[in-house]
Amino acid sequence: MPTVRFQSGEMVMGRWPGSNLYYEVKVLRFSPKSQLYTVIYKDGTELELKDQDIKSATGFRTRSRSRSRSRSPARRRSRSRSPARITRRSSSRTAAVAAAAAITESTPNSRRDAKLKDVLEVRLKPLVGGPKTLIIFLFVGAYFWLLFLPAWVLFLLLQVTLVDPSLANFPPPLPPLETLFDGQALGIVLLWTLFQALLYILPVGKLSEGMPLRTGERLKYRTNGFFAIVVSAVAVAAAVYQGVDLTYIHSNFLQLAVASFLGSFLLSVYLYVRSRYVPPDQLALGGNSGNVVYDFFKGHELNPRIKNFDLKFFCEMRPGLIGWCVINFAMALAEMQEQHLEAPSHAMILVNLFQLLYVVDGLWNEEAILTTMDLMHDGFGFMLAFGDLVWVPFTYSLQAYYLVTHPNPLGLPALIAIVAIKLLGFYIFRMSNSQKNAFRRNPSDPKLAHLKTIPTATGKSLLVSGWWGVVRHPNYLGDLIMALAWSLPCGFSHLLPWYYMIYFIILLVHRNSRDMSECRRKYGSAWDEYCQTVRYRIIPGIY
Ligand SMILES: NC(=O)C1=CN([C@@H]2O[C@H](COP(=O)(O)OP(=O)(O)OC[C@H]3O[C@@H](n4cnc5c(N)ncnc54)[C@H](OP(=O)(O)O)[C@@H]3O)[C@@H](O)[C@H]2O)C=CC1
Ligand SMILES: CC(C)=CCC[C@@H](C)[C@H]1CC=C2C3=C(CC[C@@]21C)[C@@]1(C)CC[C@H](O)C(C)(C)[C@@H]1CC3
Repeated sequence: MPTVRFQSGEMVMGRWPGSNLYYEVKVLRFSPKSQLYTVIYKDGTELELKDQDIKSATGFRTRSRSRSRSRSPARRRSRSRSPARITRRSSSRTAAVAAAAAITESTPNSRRDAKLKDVLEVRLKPLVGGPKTLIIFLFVGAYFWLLFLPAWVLFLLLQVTLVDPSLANFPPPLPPLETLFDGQALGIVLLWTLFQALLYILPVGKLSEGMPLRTGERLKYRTNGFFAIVVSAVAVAAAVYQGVDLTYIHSNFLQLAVASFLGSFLLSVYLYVRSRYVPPDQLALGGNSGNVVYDFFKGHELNPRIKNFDLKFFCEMRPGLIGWCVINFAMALAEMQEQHLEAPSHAMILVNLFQLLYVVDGLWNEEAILTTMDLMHDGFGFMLAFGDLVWVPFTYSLQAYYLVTHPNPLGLPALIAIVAIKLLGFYIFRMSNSQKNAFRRNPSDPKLAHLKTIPTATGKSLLVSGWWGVVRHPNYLGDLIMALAWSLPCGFSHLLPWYYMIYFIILLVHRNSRDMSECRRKYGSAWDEYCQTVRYRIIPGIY
């Protein structure tokens, strides 16, 4: 029978999962069944830790003489401002390894107190109002978003059918409830999802490795998204050639959205139920609050899989994303029908091509998604399932839907300017995402040898020059510029086609601050140093 080394209420040092950083935590309880301690961090985060990830505060010492010297608070402060602290890549790995080794338990202990203080310096930022306020806020938030998000999609889809989709026409007339559900639409959504699932499991294309998990394991993903969109395009073209009327999508948009919503809801229920039975090391950090609604919404399991079929990866990259392009194409056909055109309008062609490029690029570089926040850190629950299967296909296609009945002729100068904006955004977006992805996959890549980095205590480094030295999220900047180019073809008569741009600013500002606090937790003072060097978050000189 293993002994329980730590008692409830005891203050100990808990390792932050996936890193070598130890924080002061309070033991809440021990579960004899799972052999895990539930501990609470200073910011109110509760985690379950294994026995080997907990050290008694008194036995917490350092091994590294030099590191301990250089990280004394005064020294650290001066170092962090010094440019010498930022290393060229050739030396950064050694520094990172040293840093990683430094913050461990062990050896003689004359420097113990200093070290403890030093490590605690990378402490979690205390939350204003304390954990209880935060928890209530989060729970209420989950209830709110759970109801608000579907209602908002319904609102947008009703607005876009209006001749004058302005806020003055609020609320839009609601069709009879029984017309919202349609068996045929449900069948089409199911067939489409199964078709995408079939393409996903075909043994075609590369097997890519994900980032190391907390257990050190690396999952394999079939990254054949480009193949999937090419086959889908051929299948759709063949269907149209055979006389299938794709404008059905335009005339039954609401029914298709409702069917997708039902699918995403059932999937989320399944995800929640199965998350209750998986071992703790497969759970996401967060989403395990014990509150059913919050956990259902946020997602509990990090990488839910049925054998090798990764549900999160599949949903994020396939049915919704490729479906979005099919919807756009259907809108182009609907526009020709409605406005008696022989070819789609210039505005419609731009919107279709721009968004197609975005999706094809995402699928071509599918491996890069494995280093994004959603794949690495977030649990899979209603928020992402709904986002992937309903939000993306049915709200990202609103510009194309809008153009079906709201023509906006474009002159040549406008066309050229819009294309230039799109290309600029795309260039920034692609280059920055590829640079980070290449660096995370192989920090010793010779192509990146010219870049400066900051070592962190986790062993990973942060890029501090190149794209990631311009702003802290150059990929968001490129994405926002592209979003501008998607709205411009629709003109300025209504706010609705600008909805994506507005939503995207909010989403990315929020993601940016979420990511900042996550990185602050992971990297501590190295992150502060990065932020001091790279001062702006998304827009150079402005934000
Ligand atoms: N169209 C849409 O609806 C959406 C599009 N996107 C796009 O998806 C892409 C991915 O976005 P997202 O997942 O939010 O975030 P990022 O791809 O920017 O990933 C953030 C992570 O990158 C790592 N990182 C941060 N700074 C550095 C640095 N200086 N050097 C090295 N690594 C660093 C950190 O992870 P770690 O250190 O752990 O590796 C951090 O957590 C973006 O291009 C975004 O625009 C995102 C959301 C919605
Ligand atoms: C309001 C709500 C329900 C939010 C959920 C957010 C999701 C819609 C987005 C979170 C991250 C996303 C990404 C893409 C689509 C939107 C979601 C799922 C993405 C797949 C689009 C294509 C890009 O090339 C991308 C692969 C970089 C991108 C990754 C993030």
